[in-house]
Amino acid sequence: MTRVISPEAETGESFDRALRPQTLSEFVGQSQAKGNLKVFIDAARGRAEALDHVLLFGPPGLGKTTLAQIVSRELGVGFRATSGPILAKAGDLAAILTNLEPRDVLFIDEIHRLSPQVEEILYPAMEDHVLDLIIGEGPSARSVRIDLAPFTLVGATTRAGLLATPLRDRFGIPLRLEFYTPDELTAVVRGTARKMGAAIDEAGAREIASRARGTPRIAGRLLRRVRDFASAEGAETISKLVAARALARLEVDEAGLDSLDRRFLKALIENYGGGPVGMDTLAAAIAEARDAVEDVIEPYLLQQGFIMRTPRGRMACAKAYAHLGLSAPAQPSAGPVPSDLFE
Ligand SMILES: Nc1ncnc2c1ncn2[C@@H]1O[C@H](COP(=O)(O)OP(=O)(O)OP(=O)(O)O)[C@@H](O)[C@H]1O
Ligand SMILES: [Mg+2]
Repeated sequence: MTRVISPEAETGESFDRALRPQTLSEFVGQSQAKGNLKVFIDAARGRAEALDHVLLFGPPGLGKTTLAQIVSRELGVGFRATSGPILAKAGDLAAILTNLEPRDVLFIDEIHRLSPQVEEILYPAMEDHVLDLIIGEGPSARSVRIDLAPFTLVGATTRAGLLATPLRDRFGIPLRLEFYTPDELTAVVRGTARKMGAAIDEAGAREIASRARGTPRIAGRLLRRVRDFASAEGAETISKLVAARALARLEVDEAGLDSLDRRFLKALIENYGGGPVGMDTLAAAIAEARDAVEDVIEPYLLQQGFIMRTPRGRMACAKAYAHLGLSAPAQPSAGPVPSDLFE
């Protein structure tokens, strides 16, 4: 899926490393997660102990990787990063663990994609700071136990639900990241523009923020594209008008939805009478992978009340009909169901 408003990272976005917030106080929003982290970081630093293991979960592009780096910086310790799919064998993780300095942060992205063999050696490492390895094969095989430096595992996942319970239980500090409010995203846009050296006024920043699906990564990406349009136009400052014009050309509408979101809603309403319909069916209807739809398209549409989940599948809400300029059926075919049934 290549979309301007895809919350997933694109290759070539590495230059934005310099734009990432470096400290907790520079990190906009997520006040609950940030507040808790600050308390635990201060306490760990005060006792010169490793911070308890942290699990960051939430939709892509909300700042999980950024926060993980900030944690190590605030603790004043080293940072090692890897990811679930990269760690194929137990030995891959063992090599990383044995090289950690005391109190280092080990960041494992996409931690829901660890192989069972790797998970198995991770448990004692997290709990008791030891590594249980089998050396050799057959009758001569023996197990050795290696002591590790105390370390902090920071795991990140878009799908906390896919984490094995024993793994999830070993994180003392689970933190859920939420979509950002328009005010918070406006601050993100202004901060990023300042670092990029792009001139933007408050209304221009707000225009971009309001269409960025509550996601800083999308806000940053929209800002870069809008800035290109602005310089092509010869505009010195990104104003509301300049931003709105550029965003229209990028096919991002006022709600921050792009053509893929609209295709999803249209399929739901026009092909399936507004639902309820299963996610597999819907994903197939728009020719996208179910995982991608669940990770990238659905969370924001749910959060904004365009769609809802019911035991029998996804349903379109009145807001979706209104957004597409369609009239909603008088009688919905199933009532809403409290969302906590699905947590
Ligand atoms: N609170 C914030 N303030 C300013 N910029 C932010 C904030 N959170 C994230 N960003 C920016 O948004 C981009 C995406 O952040 P990040 O890579 O940390 O997201 P992520 O949650 O790890 O995404 P993924 O699930 O795809 O790995 C980065 O460029 C980062 O600089
Ligand atoms: Mg990340």
